[in-house]
Amino acid sequence: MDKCKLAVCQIKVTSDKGFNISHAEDSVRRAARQGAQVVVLPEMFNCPYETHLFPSYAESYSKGETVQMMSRVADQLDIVLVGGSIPERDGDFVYNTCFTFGPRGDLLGRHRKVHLFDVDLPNLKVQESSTLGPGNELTVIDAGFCKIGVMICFDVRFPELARLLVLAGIDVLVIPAAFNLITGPAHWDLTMRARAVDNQVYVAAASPARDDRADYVAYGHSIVVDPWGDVVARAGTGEEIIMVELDPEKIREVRGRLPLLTQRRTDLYEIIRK
Ligand SMILES: NC(=O)CC(=O)C(=O)O
Repeated sequence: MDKCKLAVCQIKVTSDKGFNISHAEDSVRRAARQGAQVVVLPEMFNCPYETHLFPSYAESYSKGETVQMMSRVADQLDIVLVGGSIPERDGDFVYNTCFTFGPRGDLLGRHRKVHLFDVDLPNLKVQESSTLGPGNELTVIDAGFCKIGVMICFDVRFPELARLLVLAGIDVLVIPAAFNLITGPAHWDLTMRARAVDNQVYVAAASPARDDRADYVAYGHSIVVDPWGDVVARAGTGEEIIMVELDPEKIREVRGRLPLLTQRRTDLYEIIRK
């Protein structure tokens, strides 16, 4: 990895898809003006996070207005745009998908959320599998100046997935996500820092801004954690762009002092990709 600037855009999401798309574009443009080379959007940034709405907001890769905006903007701004996630239609299925575009507007990668958020929490029951299908691929994006692993929200709770991405050589784990007011205070910082410390990589997680009137209230507090586990940037709950410089020397230093990856006992255990 070369040194590079990464921005996370914490933006509000409304029920107006057209507004959400142009609002996201404005935010990405602001981040690029501030010098970002990699810009990250939140989970479901063009659609309220309500499972029953996903099919009606969904778009296909070939015809989607959100997808077209992301490709055009990445090209015009000469950036890598990790496009949060959107409901993606493919045949009979809808997926929670992150499209990443490169500086020529080319598609660098597509991650479909692998672990669907099916949970029964106090006052919060979510069943993503009622309208979504699961992804079946690991996503590593080679952006030239850095290697990015993508996971979406609930995926972060499965450390095996992060470890496999790290073994594939990523420098930064990018996680569009929308924790809520129950799991956010309990687990947001903890899981993001844990994945960084376990794997000695940068972790950047992008949340929507909090909207207390929404059916599903996102936690906010988008965060970037360094390979030592220190929080190097953290948003509040409103709209905000946070920006950090990713430094390969920091990864080398932490791994040199605490060589966790080379001290694994692969004669005793192993995580394998099937
Ligand atoms: N929304 C999610 O996918 C996950 C989440 O909110 C959590 O893990 O907590």
